[in-house]
Amino acid sequence: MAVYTHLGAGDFAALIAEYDVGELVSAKGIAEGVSNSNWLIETTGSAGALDSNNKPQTRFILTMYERRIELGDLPFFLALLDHLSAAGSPVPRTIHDRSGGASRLVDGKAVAMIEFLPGVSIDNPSEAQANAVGRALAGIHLASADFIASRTNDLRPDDWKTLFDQCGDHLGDIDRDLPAAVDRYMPQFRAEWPEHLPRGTIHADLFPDNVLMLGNRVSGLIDFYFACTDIIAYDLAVTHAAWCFDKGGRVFRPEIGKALMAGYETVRPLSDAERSAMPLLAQGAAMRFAATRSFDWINTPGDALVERKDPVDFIRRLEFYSQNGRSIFPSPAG
Ligand SMILES: Nc1ncnc2c1ncn2[C@@H]1O[C@H](COP(=O)(O)OP(=O)(O)O)[C@@H](O)[C@H]1O
Ligand SMILES: N[C@@H](CCOP(=O)(O)O)C(=O)O
Repeated sequence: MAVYTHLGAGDFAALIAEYDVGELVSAKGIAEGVSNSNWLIETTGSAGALDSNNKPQTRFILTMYERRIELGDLPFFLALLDHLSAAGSPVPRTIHDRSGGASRLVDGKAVAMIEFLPGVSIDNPSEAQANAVGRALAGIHLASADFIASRTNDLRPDDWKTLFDQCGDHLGDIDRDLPAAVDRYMPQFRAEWPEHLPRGTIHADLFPDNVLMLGNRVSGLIDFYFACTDIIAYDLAVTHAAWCFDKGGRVFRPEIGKALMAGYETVRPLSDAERSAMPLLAQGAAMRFAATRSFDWINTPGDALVERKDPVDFIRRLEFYSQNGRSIFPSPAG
């Protein structure tokens, strides 16, 4: 579920009246998602909000920011959406209100309206789809090269360590082998993290549920609420870790990995230094999600209507990269 806050018909009508998008037709809560409340809004449309075909836009996503988002970061996220969509990336633009604001407050909570994009999330990608995802990711890396705003990544190796430390003795309650895996792998990230690699604006959470597809085409990249300024190749490593395994992280799909990498490098070839660092970056990407999932596992109330995600799934991926990283990501010399 992802509707944490109840808004009534009057609330929606009053809010929509602040935008030049026509009259409210419907507002439906969206079940997917974890962090925020989302509604699909339909309106009668207006010349004030035109789609890419110059037709009045009638469908929007209304997001109310509920958790894990610093409100001070919201201008960065929303400006990034506008920058990327203006550059032609398949990213929803924000709909500004009548006074030009990209976000507003409703009962003390920030809300924003963004363009609805068509498409569905893919659970089990084909090679063609993985290739398209790689191209789309490289596309936003190139398109954000002249995006001047920046945001520090608050989920870097030291932060993963802090999250694990905050789990304390409960880490072993999730899985008895988890504390040993953390102790074994964590030091290398803090000692060897490749800070020298090219940096830029990254999505940092490009999981299948954050990509919308129509057939083999990426029609939408969404959920930029972990976006930040960090190592560009790390974003590719996150995407690789998220897309190239079966659901439990037990089976690696080599053909999907190859297609993703090939798609990415068609648009933005990796440097030798980036390629050499991929095995470590991929292990780090897996550790990052094991860290947030462990923290959330322990800190999500039992009665919360949110699906808890398994950290061990990502420890398996980490172990796989530790053993096979060099063959999956051959070093420049071959
Ligand atoms: N621009 C959009 N166009 C179409 N659907 C969207 C859009 N943004 C979000 N959604 C839908 O809302 C769901 C939750 O959005 P998301 O940003 O991933 O929320 P959360 O941050 O809570 O995970 C997505 O899975 C998708 O179904
Ligand atoms: N992708 C993360 C969870 C973040 O949730 P999102 O719905 O905001 O993408 C994970 O799988 O651990």
